[in-house]
Amino acid sequence: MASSNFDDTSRLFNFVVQDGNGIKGLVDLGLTEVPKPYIQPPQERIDESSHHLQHQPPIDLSLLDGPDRDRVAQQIVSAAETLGFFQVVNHGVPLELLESLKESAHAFFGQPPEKKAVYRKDVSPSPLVTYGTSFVPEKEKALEWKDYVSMKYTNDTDALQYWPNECRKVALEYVKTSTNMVRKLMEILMGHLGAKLDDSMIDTLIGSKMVNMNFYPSCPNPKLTVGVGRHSDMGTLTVLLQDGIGGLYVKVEEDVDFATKGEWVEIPPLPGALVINVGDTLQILSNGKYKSAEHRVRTTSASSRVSIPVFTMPKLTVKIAPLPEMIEKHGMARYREVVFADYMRNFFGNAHEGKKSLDFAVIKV
Ligand SMILES: O=C(O)CCC(=O)C(=O)O
Ligand SMILES: [Fe+2]
Repeated sequence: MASSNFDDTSRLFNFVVQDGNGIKGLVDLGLTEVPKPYIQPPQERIDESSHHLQHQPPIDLSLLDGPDRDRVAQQIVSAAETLGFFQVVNHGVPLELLESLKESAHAFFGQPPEKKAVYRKDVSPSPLVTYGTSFVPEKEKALEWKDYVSMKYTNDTDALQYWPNECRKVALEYVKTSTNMVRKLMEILMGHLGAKLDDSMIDTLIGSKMVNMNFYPSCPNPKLTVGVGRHSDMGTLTVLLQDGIGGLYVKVEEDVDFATKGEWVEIPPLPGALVINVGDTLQILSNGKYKSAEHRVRTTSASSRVSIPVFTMPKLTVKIAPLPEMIEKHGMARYREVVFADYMRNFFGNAHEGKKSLDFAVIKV
């Protein structure tokens, strides 16, 4: 039994974080109990039995090209204004690609620790690729039960040269096909706010992309841990592929006219579907009209889970601020102008704490 070797928290931290074994490395030693640094305070634990499933059917994006366009566009707008989360099918990302992505995530994380650890922050051969565990381990009161590899997209040549061999081709195709879809969604969402989306605005809003592969090993006691703690994503729109295990929850805000307001609902895995969620940047741009959704992930004892998000966001030098159309409509700006690089530095400088990331830009009244 491994845990007795890790009674000392700093030894455990070194093994998992510094040496790059990840939580997977620890679980592979044969854990039977959750080590102390992973035990969440009671208020952060996820009680599976008290949750509702989100029953909204997925939105069929192929209908955007036909006579039902307005109705489907309205579904997208309503979802962004309420839950900030929705699922899509016929999204243009090939179904075989979704399968290959999940397989390559398992292939990457199934490697021996030393193969993954080469991509640790500070030692990675490329600034585009980072392998790590939890979110910001140095700042967290309790660690998250997750390893990840993060791949920044600059151009195709760099991706094919620097991203890990096990996943570079599929991850690149995923970024490209999902970006096409995000563009269509943004046309609808920005159009509804009265802004016309031309190429320069697209470059401003989603000029930067990053694809992550998340790996959540099975956990001896899911009641005590979280896969990812409460947070919102910082970018514009996130596209997420989840496997069939389940465990992704979204908080319904209090001011939403839903029976489940104020509660956590589970976004169920649907074969062939992708999950879309609004990030902080889009909430700021829309002056709060679109909801950046607070979400979190449960662990499971049955098997490991993978998820693969593409984060679309502005480039680092872009200044983000509410659209003038929205300030006029609301009679006030709810957020100040921030340089995206500063927003990002603040986001990654703190442990997950719900939608607190937005405080960086909120104008307090
Ligand atoms: O694993 C999931 O379903 C969600 C992951 C997530 O929220 C994230 O990577 O930001
Ligand atoms: Fe997220």
